[in-house]
Amino acid sequence: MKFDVLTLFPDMVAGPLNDSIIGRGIERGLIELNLWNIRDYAVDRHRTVDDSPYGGGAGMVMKVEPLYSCIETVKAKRPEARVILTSPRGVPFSQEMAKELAGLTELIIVCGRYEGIDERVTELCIDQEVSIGDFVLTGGELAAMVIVDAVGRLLPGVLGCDDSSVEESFSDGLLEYPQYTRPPEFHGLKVPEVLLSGNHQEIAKWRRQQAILRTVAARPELLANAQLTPAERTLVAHALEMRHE
Ligand SMILES: Nc1nonc1C(=O)NCC1CCCCC1
Repeated sequence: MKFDVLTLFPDMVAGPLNDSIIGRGIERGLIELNLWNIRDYAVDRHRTVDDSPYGGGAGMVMKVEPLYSCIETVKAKRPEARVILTSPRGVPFSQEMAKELAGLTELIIVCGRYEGIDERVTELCIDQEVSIGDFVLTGGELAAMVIVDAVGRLLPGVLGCDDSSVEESFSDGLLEYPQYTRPPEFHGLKVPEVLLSGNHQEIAKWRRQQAILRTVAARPELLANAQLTPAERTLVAHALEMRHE
């Protein structure tokens, strides 16, 4: 899968994405990451990429021409690509969206700065605005990196043992169960006996119950879409009662 990230700060993006799991995916040719500096498409002597907003107001707006020229240059090389703008106004990013994006062959991510980009670029070039959360960052780069990481790790072969991307938070509509490793006791806290039992059926049952209880405690709204057995729904009802006591 080809990721193209268009940004005023390519060095900000390069470091983390070329490290660790995503970096290994790039080395192994499973991921292709190209960074484009929007400022390289500013035509004036001062390489200006921002200007004052029409109508007044604080801050600056990203100019149309450099951004449009940069996006169209990349789109010409990526005819299959979906073009995403990271923005607080966007559709909420989720594991479900990550899975959908992982099915693409090419993804272009545009990173806004200042107070945002000229709306005409959005109208002419952007397929989808995507938000990683209801907060405002200094720019779209961190959101772009989150998307590349969450999508890249789902690509076949990137995670090493592919199954570890299957059983995790949100994959079955629930949050992930607690994890433990050696030592069996630490600061007086013991690993739950069932995990040392070798009884895989009991371990799976315990993990499922823990995932449900974790979800009740932190994200009860996710339960509406979870596939629960009648017994699990009873567990949820009791846990919700406890939560409200
Ligand atoms: N939240 C977010 N989700 O995706 N991006 C986000 C963001 O906060 N981006 C920074 C803003 C800053 C002003 C210009 C446009 C981008």
